Amino acid sequence: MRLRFTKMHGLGNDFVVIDAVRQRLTLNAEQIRYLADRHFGVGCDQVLLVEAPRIDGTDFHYRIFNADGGEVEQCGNGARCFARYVRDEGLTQADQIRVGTAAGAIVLQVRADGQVSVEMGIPRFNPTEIPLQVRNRAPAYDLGSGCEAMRIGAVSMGNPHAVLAVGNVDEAPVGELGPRIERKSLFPHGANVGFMERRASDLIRLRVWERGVGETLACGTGACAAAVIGRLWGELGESVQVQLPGGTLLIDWRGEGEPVMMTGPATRVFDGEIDL
Ligand SMILES: N[C@H](CCC[C@H](N)C(=O)O)C(=O)O
Repeated sequence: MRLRFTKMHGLGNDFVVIDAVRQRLTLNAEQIRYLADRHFGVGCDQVLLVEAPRIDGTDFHYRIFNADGGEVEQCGNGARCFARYVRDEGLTQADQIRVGTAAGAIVLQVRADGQVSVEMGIPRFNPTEIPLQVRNRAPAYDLGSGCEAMRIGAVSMGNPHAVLAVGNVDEAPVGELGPRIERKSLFPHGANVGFMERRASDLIRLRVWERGVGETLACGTGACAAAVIGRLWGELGESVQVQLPGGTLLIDWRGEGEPVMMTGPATRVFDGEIDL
């Protein structure tokens, strides 16, 4: 099968985006892993499918696959690229685009300045997605040696996130603790693991070990999760600049029961074709 794709990124979190509206296709886990492979395939953190709507009141359906081939519920940086893609491809002319995902509907707003704002939904704390034992607790829930002093919080943005407070993200044990927590039985479906350094009530630095990928240059849902946990710890305000290795996202959250708003760029790199 000859497959057309577009390479995009949100602050260096990179994607292979595929129009599954005008080219009918399904992809299995092996094909996803091939597309994501940085040596033998195209290379990306996630593969994103643009599909016809499945939920009433939405314009499109949005499916997300990690580089390991697993399908997941949500991807924030990918949502901004989704909006850029469907506009560039003429699949819509709207500025506001309602998109269905496995985690429910989200609203994408294409801004005059070229950035995209996404209403990412209401943060969730239910035990089927995250372990209540680590809900916004301090001191740390026992994650084993090396992190006794760390505080940990957990929240779902449709996908599960652990957030650890660190003094300096540059020295955070991302590669060592990230995979341990990602796969810890504590999280029923695995977890993305954020390492957050608070600089001010409106500024954090963040690195994220992503479930199914590893450390990425940016993580949109991770930025939302860190801002929510920091706010629940009483350390962050309503509007937070989240500095990630790939760049900065703006996260706004009015508080519990309210949706999280994420604003940032979406970049198209090149179009390509590949035989699957
Ligand atoms: N690795 C994540 C999915 C991608 C999230 C990230 N790329 C974002 O921008 O939110 C997970 O397994 O839940």
